[in-house]
Amino acid sequence: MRIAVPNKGRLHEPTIDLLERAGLHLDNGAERKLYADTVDPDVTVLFARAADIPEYVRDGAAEIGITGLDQVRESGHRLAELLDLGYGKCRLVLAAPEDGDIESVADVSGKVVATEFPNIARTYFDEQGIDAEVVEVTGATELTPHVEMADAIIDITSTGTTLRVNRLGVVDEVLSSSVRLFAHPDAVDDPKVAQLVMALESVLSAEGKRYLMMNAPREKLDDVREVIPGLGGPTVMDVAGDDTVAVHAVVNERDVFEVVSDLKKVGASGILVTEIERLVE
Ligand SMILES: Nc1ncnc2c1ncn2[C@@H]1O[C@H](COP(=O)(O)OP(=O)(O)OP(=O)(O)O)[C@@H](O)[C@H]1O
Ligand SMILES: O=P(O)(O)OC[C@H]1O[C@H](OP(=O)(O)OP(=O)(O)O)[C@H](O)[C@@H]1O
Ligand SMILES: [Mg+2]
Repeated sequence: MRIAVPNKGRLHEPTIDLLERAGLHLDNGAERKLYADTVDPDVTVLFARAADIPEYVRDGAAEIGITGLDQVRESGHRLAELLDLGYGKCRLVLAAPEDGDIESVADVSGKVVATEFPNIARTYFDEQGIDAEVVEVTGATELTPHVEMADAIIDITSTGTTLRVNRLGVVDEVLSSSVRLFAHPDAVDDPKVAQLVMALESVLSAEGKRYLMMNAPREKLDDVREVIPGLGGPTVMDVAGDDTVAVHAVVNERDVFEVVSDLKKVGASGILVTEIERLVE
């Protein structure tokens, strides 16, 4: 099985990191390699441009692709989306000069819109019944309204800094995007693909969770249970020849601060908080 992943840019590192955490360790090699073998002899990772990954998968050069939803939509290819991997979150928006006269999508009729996403832009305007001219650029889209090349743009925003700096305001949201795991439709039922999905899911499930271990007096067990919120009951183990039990539980990271002090209050001791690498549910 071949997995196409971004070869550079902001999506490269987090993607490699995720594969590593899922246990799919990449063979070290020279930087700028075009592909890498992994611990699994049946799995190879291909490094491609984020924008080209949908084409690799459609073509069958890779069974699996990891890239932004925006890129898959722009490609127009019908791929199966298997997982939302949660990073690379951004919005594709229609934006126009703050001091201009474009305040709604309708105001773009008869105007020029610059974008790196011409297919998404045309589909969007068609759906809205708006007749706008779409001009394709390959970067620095925010510049085009300032040099009278375009009246508005359709571009990516996340923190909003770039739009603000260029005195552009959001007129409408075109697409909400994040990085997804895509498969060729013919590969969806491949057991190897299912294995990868499960491994990645287990990493996503573990995010934001912590593992708590502690000792507690047996007669305080009900109090301990009450303190530990949700996420399935704790595991309780006898500590041989003692009136003490060992309690293990998974809790949300954001609850740890409160839970630990509450556990202390009801008599728990030796409380350990550890990270969870993977959680197979
Ligand atoms: N500012 C952003 N915040 C979050 N995600 C983004 C942002 N910009 C782009 N992305 C996501 O990353 C994908 C890749 O972006 P892009 O092709 O521009 O690469 P890059 O990481 O910016 O590197 P470069 O532009 O230098 O090639 C986009 O398709 C989008 O899904
Ligand atoms: O809302 P913000 O946080 O400011 O992010 C938005 C900017 O990020 C991306 O550019 P990038 O940094 O990838 O540069 P690029 O144009 O070279 O791709 C995107 O094209 C926007 O310009
Ligand atoms: Mg970019």
